[in-house]
Order: sequence, then structure tokens, then C-alpha cells
Amino acid sequence: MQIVPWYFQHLFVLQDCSDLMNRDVCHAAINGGGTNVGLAQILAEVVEEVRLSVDRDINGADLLYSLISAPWLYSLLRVMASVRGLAAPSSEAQELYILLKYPHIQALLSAHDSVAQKDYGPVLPPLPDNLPYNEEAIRIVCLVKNKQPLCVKEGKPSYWNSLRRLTVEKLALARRFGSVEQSLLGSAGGLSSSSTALLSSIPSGQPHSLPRYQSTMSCDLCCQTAHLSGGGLNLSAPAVYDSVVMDNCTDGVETLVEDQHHTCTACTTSSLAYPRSCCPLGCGLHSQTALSSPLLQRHHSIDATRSSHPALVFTKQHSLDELRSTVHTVASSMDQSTSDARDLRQKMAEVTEKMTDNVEENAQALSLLVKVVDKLQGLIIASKSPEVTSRPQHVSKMASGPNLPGQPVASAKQSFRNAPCVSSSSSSSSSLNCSMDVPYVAPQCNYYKTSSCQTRNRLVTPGSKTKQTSLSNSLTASTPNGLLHPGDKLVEVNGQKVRGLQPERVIQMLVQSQGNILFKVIPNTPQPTNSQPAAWPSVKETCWRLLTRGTSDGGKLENSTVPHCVVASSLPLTSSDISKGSCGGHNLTRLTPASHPVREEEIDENKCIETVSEEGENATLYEEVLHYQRHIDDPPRLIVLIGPSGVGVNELRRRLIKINPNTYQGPISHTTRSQKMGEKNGREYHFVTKEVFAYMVVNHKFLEYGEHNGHMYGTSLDSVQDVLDNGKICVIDLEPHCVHLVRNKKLKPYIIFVRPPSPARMRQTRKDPHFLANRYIKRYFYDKDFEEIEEASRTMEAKYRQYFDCVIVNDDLQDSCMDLFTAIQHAQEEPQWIPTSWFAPDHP
Ligand SMILES: Nc1ncnc2c1ncn2[C@@H]1O[C@H](COP(=O)(O)OP(=O)(O)OP(=O)(O)O)[C@@H](O)[C@H]1O
Repeated sequence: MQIVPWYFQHLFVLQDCSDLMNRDVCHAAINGGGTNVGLAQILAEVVEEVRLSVDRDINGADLLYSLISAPWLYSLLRVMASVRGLAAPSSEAQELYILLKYPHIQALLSAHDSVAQKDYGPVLPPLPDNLPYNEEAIRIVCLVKNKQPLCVKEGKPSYWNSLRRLTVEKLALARRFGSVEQSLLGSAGGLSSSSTALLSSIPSGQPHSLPRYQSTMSCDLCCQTAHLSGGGLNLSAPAVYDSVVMDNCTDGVETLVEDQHHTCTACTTSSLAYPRSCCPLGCGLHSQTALSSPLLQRHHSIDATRSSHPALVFTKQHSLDELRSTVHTVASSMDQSTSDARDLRQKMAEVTEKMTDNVEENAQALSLLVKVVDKLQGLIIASKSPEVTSRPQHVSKMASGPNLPGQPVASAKQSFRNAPCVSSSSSSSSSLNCSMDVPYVAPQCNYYKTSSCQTRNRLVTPGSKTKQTSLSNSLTASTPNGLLHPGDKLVEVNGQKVRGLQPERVIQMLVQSQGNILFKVIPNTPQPTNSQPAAWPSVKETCWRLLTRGTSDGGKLENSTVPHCVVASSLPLTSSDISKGSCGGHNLTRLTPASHPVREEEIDENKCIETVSEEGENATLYEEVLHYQRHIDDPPRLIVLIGPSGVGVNELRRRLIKINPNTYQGPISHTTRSQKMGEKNGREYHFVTKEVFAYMVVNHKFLEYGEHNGHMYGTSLDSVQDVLDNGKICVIDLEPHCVHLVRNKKLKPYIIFVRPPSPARMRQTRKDPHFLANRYIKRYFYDKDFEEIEEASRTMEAKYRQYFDCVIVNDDLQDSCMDLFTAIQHAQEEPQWIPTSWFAPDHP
């Protein structure tokens, strides 16, 4: 049960506090401090009672609920706040208090609270009363992002969690260094007034009416989150209570679990006997902290089983790795924000660099961390302040300066509630209430609310209809009520124009955004059923390419581009037709027009129209073709090599590019692996995050992609286009079933099939070469490989031959390279038959 570790953390901190209070109380009693002796007794009893409850296997949720709503807890919190008032508190009490008042702990807690207390319900600006009824050119969709970053896998910690965990760990580290660190930290900030306010803001008297927000408890070691909302526990504790949790977890890093049975790795005692387990899922961390804290030493001495733990040593490398990952998380989360964010990132990096074995430097690093946390704090405050919402991007600038709000929960929440969402400056709206999951259709707007997000459509004055990037594939997946549709054109995100931006860039903005996300989209209007554009019929003369034919067994270099065709129009093609037909200066070789539509019986080897059989039963019958010669100013045609695995496609491609890299180039692949030393983004690879990669996959950006060694690799259409745009001839190899992805008017691919010679000949020519089965497993060819290659070639050719413009038999390598070179020249410089549809003008 996920709740148990959280509970145990609290149980033990209570135990600590109980013991601590006991001592303090005794101390106070001895010194005449007058503290309520009965409180310590109550606490001790409660701890014992809770422990017994666990043994009796009482439902954890109920237990937790009663735990956090118990009056003694509030008494405890009050007492903690008044610890400082003791005449001569014990060293443990002092330490506890010092821990609680560290500014970075306070800032962190406060930041965490602010996030947790955010009301994730959207607050949308009102719609204007005078919206036109029939205005549908632009739609505004406002989504409210939930707590999970976009595309992040379930369970992945947010950077808040990372930061929180990190700070806790750093605190544990710092505590090893006692006074030096304290003095430095003290000089770095000490206990700010707002921190004090935080501590003293615990109301006395009756139990709090706790703020209602979803409580997401995290294991501070591995950041596994356990949502407690399911068990009626949509409650959380006030800030100080959280700080107790954190303090406990600081202590708690001494003990880890490795499996789901809550067995302590150090003492192998089971969770029942030693219920100190922190994470039931096993966080896998094995670096530990040997804490010199008297509190911890006492902690060990409380329980005999615990005292048997060996001293655990903090691993610096682990700390650095954690810190680096946090830096990375923060960095990637704030990639496109302003200089403040960069400053923050820089500071995080500095902290990373400063973490050494040197006490003083570590203290400095912690001090820097305080500033970083402060900045984050400022960011949250900024996101709550109304003026921020008028900025085009909601995280455009972080508030600077300090930072602990010390602000009561209610007011913080209120200020957030009052904040209008980011909205387009040109529009306003009026509010409508609606029920969950029921689309409410008003005369002037659509207004939806879903369980994960609340969205609203709003009609505004139409803007430019310039072609925009469509993100609908991924966005529609996030908008269950269908607010966004495939083909919708995205105009703005959070008031920021996205015109001309790559979809990857836009998705990056979404990943980084928090709270409301406002889309302005041009709805996709249904395409006319008649796909033939109005301007197109001007080309009267047509040819038909026969797409299904038997395998040709011609020579080594076969040009299959001559269509088996006649003309099916009574009107000759004129030059004006050509220009109207968007042939744009291409030289069309006209065929002799037939005087009547061609009938099936007229089909023969030289002059034919025949069924074009695409895959599937209801295949298109014919492919209409035109003779096309590339204009010198046109981008080069894409060269696509297809062949069975092992035939030598890559070898040919590699050699071709190597011989003349100024003319030929392969596309730059995308990868999620990290950049190595000496590599440059965009040269060896496009290094992208998993989120961006996933987005690209979802949006069919890749021609091919796959995984290797846990990293994703893919060849994107855009990277192909980049090569062509640079005036180079892009040469790619492709699986035949992916050919349709490039067979379009923009790329005008010239498709070359690489056929193997006979198995006997292959055996002769491929004596030494390696066979890269699946591209990665390198081994020598076996005899059966040659037969398989031949078989695969035959199958491939039978199925896809209709798409091949040329066939090269890869026998002798030198000859094949020459053939390839000739074929490519041919494709670029001589007339070729290409589908008529590639000349069709763009849809308006
Ligand atoms: N004509 C040839 N003569 C001799 N060896 C060749 C010839 N063509 C390719 N090879 C060799 O055959 C091996 C396989 O070639 P290559 O890796 O290019 O295959 P491929 O078609 O790209 O297959 P895969 O897609 O599975 O990698 C390589 O070692 C390559 O050097």
C-alpha cells in the first residue's frame, strides 16, 4: 500500500519529536520552564498506538486520516513552534529547530506548499457579451495543464520533487559539517522573517481547517509519488507539518528498502519489525548518509534494531549525479524563458560544480542552492501575481528577491484564484458554469470541463489564415472532448504567435508551460469531397502508369520509368495549361493524345492502361503520370534506395556520399541519447528529449525510427527536407513499406531498387564483408543469408516494383557505385515520368 511509507515517515518523526519533547519537557520542568509535561506523554502514547494499529493491519488510509486530523498533532506543531521559547532547550531541540528554520528548507517548503496549494481549476476571463454568432474563423481553446509535465512518463518526478529531494540530501550532507556550514548558512540568510512567520503561523486552539488540495506524497529518495486522493484523503497538512515530514526524511535517508517487502538492506529486518521503510517501490539508491546529528544518533539508540545499522557513508558521486539531474530537469523545463531562468540555471550549474569534499565549498554550494530555491519561489509567486498573466508568456519573467511569502494559505490561494488566465489581448470572454464531462454548448461559445482539464472554446475575431503548423494529432489526444481536431491550424499558444515555428518548438512550449494553456486555432474546415482542385483541369492530357507488372529480368541497370501509357484526353496540352497546372516552367514532354478514352482491351506491352493494384482490396486502379524534367532551380529530387537487408544499400549510399560530400548527403538523424564530447547538435545528430522524440513519433515526423541501447533514433522528414533545401542531393535508404511517406510532390523521390546478384555470385563477392543483421548485430555472411537475401529481394520486388524508378544489381561494388551515380544523374537531369498528382496545385 502506497500510503504506508509516508505514514512510517510521519510515525518516526513523531517518535523523534515525542522523545525530543519529552527531553525538553523534562529539561524545562527541571529548569522551571513550565512546559506541559502531559504533552510528551500524549505523544508517546499516540506513537505507540499507531504502531499497534499497523501491527493490527488497520487500513492505512484510515489510519493516516486519523493521524493527520488528530488534535495532538496540532498540539505538537504548536509546541514545535514554541521550542525556541524554551529557556534552555536541549541540543536535539536546538538542532531540530535549526533544521526547520534553514532558509532553503523554508523556501523549499513554502515553494512546495505553494505548488501543492495551487487551485488547478481554471479561472478563465469572461467572454464579451457582443461576440458575433457566426464568427468561426478562429477558436480559442483554454486548457489547464495538470501537474504532470506534458509527455512525461507516469511516475516521473517533477523538478519540484527533484529539487526537494536534492535539498533534503544536501541538508543531510551539510549537517555533517556542523558549525562551519551553519555559520555560512546563517550568513547566507538565516531565518527570515517570513520563515518565522511560517513557523508561528500555526494557529492555536482548535485543529486547523486544512486547505483542500490534492496531497501528493513523495518518497524523498526516489520521488515515487503516491496520490492519496483515492482514499478520501484529499487533505494535506500545513507548511510546518510538511517541514516535519521533510526533516524526518532527512533523517530517513539512513534507511532504504530494496524490495517490496520493506526489508531494510542494512539490517535485513522486515518492515514490521523495523518499520522504517521509506519507499515500497524500491528506489534503488544505495548511497547513504552517515549523519553525525545527535538527533540521529539518538534515533538509533531508541530502537535496538536500528542501533545495529552500520555507519553508512555518503557518496559524493551520487550527490553530484542527483544534482546534475536536477539541473538538467530545471534547465530543460525552463529552456525558452527569460534571463532570470538562465540565471537560475547557471546557479544550479554552479552548485553542481561546487559540490566537493571541501566543507567550505559545500557550504557555499548550499548557500547557492538557497538562492536557487529562492528564485524558484519567486517564480511561483510571479505565476500567482495578476500582472504576470498579462504577459504573453506566463513564465516570461521570474520575480526576483526574497521570497518566502509567509503568506497564509488562504490568501495565497485566493490570489491565484483571482488571477485571470493568460489570454489573447484581442479577446475577452464571459464566464459560464458547467458540469463535469458534459460539453456545454452555448450560443456563443463552447465550454467544456473534463476530469483532467477544463477547456473552453471561444470565438474571436478572425485573424490571418496563413498556413500554420498543425499540432492536432497530439493535442487532440489531450483534449478528450474533441476541442481540437486533426488539421486545426495553431495560431497562438499562450498569446505567443507560433506561426512558422516548428512543431517541435511548439511542443517544447507546451512542455514548459504550467497552469493554463491558451490555444488560438483556425478550425479545420472539412475538405471538399472532390479532391480535384478547381484550377487543375487545365491539364488535359494524361498518361497512366502501369503499377503492377511482373518482375523484369532485364539488365543490371533497368530504367523502369517509361510508363505503359496512352493519353486519355481529347484535348492537347498547351503551354498555358502547363502554367495553370502549376507545372511552373517544367518541361513537359507531351504524348500524342488519343482520340478517345482508352479501353482495357487496348492495353498491350507498348500501349496500355491497366489496373494499378496497391496493397489492399479497394486499390486505386491507375496512376496518372506526366513526363517531368527537373528545372535547374528546383530542389534536387530525393534519392531513395530500397533493397533487402544485406544487399548493400548502406554500403552504396555511404560510398556515394564519401566520394562527393558536396553533392550528396544523408539526413541528420534525431536521437534521445546524450551528446558526446566533440559532437555538435545538428551535425552528428539532432539531440532531442524523449518528449520531443515522442511528439515527433506521434505526429508522424519520422520516416523510420527505432531503439538502440535504450536510446531512440529516427530519420525525420524534416531532416530530409533540410538537405534538399541546402541544394544537396539527399540520399536515404528506406523500408519499402515507408515509401508512401516520401512519395509526394514536394520530395519527388526517385526510387532505386538495389537487387542482389545470384546467391552464387554473392558468395563470391561477399567473402569478407560483414552482414549487419538488424543493422546492429555484426557478423559474417552465411550461405543461407544469400538465399534469404535473394528471396527477400524477390518478394520485395513483386510487391513494390510499381514504385521503383530504377533497378541496380549490386554485383561488383565498383560497378554498382558507378551505376548508382549514373542513375542519380539521370534522375536529376533527364525527363522522368512522375505521378500527375505531383503537379497538382496546393489546396487553397
Ligand atoms: N557489391 C558488394 N560487394 C561486396 N560486398 C558488399 C557489396 N555491397 C555491400 N557489401 C558488403 O555487404 C555488407 C552488407 O552491406 P550493407 O550493410 O550496406 O547492407 P544493407 O543492405 O544496408 O543491409 P542492412 O540494411 O541490413 O544494413 C557490408 O559489409 C558491405 O560492405
